[in-house]
Amino acid sequence: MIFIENEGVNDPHLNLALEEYILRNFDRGDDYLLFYINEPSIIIGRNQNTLEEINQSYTEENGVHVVRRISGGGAVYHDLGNLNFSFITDYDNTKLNNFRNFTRPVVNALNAMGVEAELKGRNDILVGDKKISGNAQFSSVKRMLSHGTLLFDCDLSEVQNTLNVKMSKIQSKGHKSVRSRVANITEFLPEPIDIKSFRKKIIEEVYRDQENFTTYHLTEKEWDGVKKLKAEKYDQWDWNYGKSPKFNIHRTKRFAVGEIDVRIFVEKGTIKSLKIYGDFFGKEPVENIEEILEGKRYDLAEITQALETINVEDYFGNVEQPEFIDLLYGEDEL
Ligand SMILES: Nc1ncnc2c1ncn2[C@@H]1O[C@H](COP(=O)(O)OC(=O)CCCC[C@@H]2CCSS2)[C@@H](O)[C@H]1O
Repeated sequence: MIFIENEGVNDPHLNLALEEYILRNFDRGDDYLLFYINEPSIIIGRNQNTLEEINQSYTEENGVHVVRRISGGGAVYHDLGNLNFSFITDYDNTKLNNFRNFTRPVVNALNAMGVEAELKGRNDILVGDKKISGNAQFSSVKRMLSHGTLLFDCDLSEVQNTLNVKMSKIQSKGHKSVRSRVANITEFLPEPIDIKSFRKKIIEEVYRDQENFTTYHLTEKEWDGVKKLKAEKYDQWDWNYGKSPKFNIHRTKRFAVGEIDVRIFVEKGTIKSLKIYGDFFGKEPVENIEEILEGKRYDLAEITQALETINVEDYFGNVEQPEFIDLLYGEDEL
């Protein structure tokens, strides 16, 4: 097992690119262990509908990164108090969908520190009924990635704030996260330690039965490859938002002029079709609005910009632009 030293890198886009780079480029036959800590972020599962999982107005206002990962499962919140561990190994179908193997040293290390942690269900590590770690896997033909979070000393109120979505009536085939009661490991530690010493104890447990401990630092050329993957994939709206499974949204809002009802079909993050229903008193046909928005990203900035070319009052009578945008995209409970 080769340990990849990556301390001090807290950009989630870069850390996820690094993990995928190791999976795809490092030699078969060798196993790698990587740890990383991210700045405040939501890390979305491969098959999730991003907008369905996040509170987007909150993430935008508070600069919380939103990044999709390649492994399945639900959306989790990370900050500097959350330690991620990642094993990158040869493909082995007896170890795929079996989280016991990779979480064992972590659970053992926690137990040795006096924390009564155990793997429960398929992929959660719990203390009592509180979740302290979520785990996921990804496999290519030859290699696999098994990784998990460790809520060491996170701001748990942010888990609620960032993952709490109010957007109504989305129907999609996206994988839905399983909401859990979460807790920090520090609550259960008899002796206080810092996150660095905590990481060290897990490393010692992983290497307990191994002859030697090898640390690897990526070369400059390898970092260039990681940065390229970051720029082309993990920094891209197309990956983080656009890769969401297709979904339907149905929203209705009562205005002084009457009720307006919209049905939006979104595929690859883009509005494929949009229909507006209601009794309107405007002088322009609503089909124009439908036409303007079709093909645009289902994204607040893009919708707002597209609608700058028209005057909503011409279509609906007494309806203001922001109210209409809110109908299309707002996160209020309608
Ligand atoms: N950081 C963290 N750790 C554990 N559980 C969390 C966390 N943040 C939120 N949650 C809770 O888990 C559910 C989602 O659980 P669910 O089971 O749906 O998803 C997961 O656990 C995915 C784990 C992915 C691990 C990767 C490892 C490196 S990059 S991310 C969420 O609604 C919260 O209730």
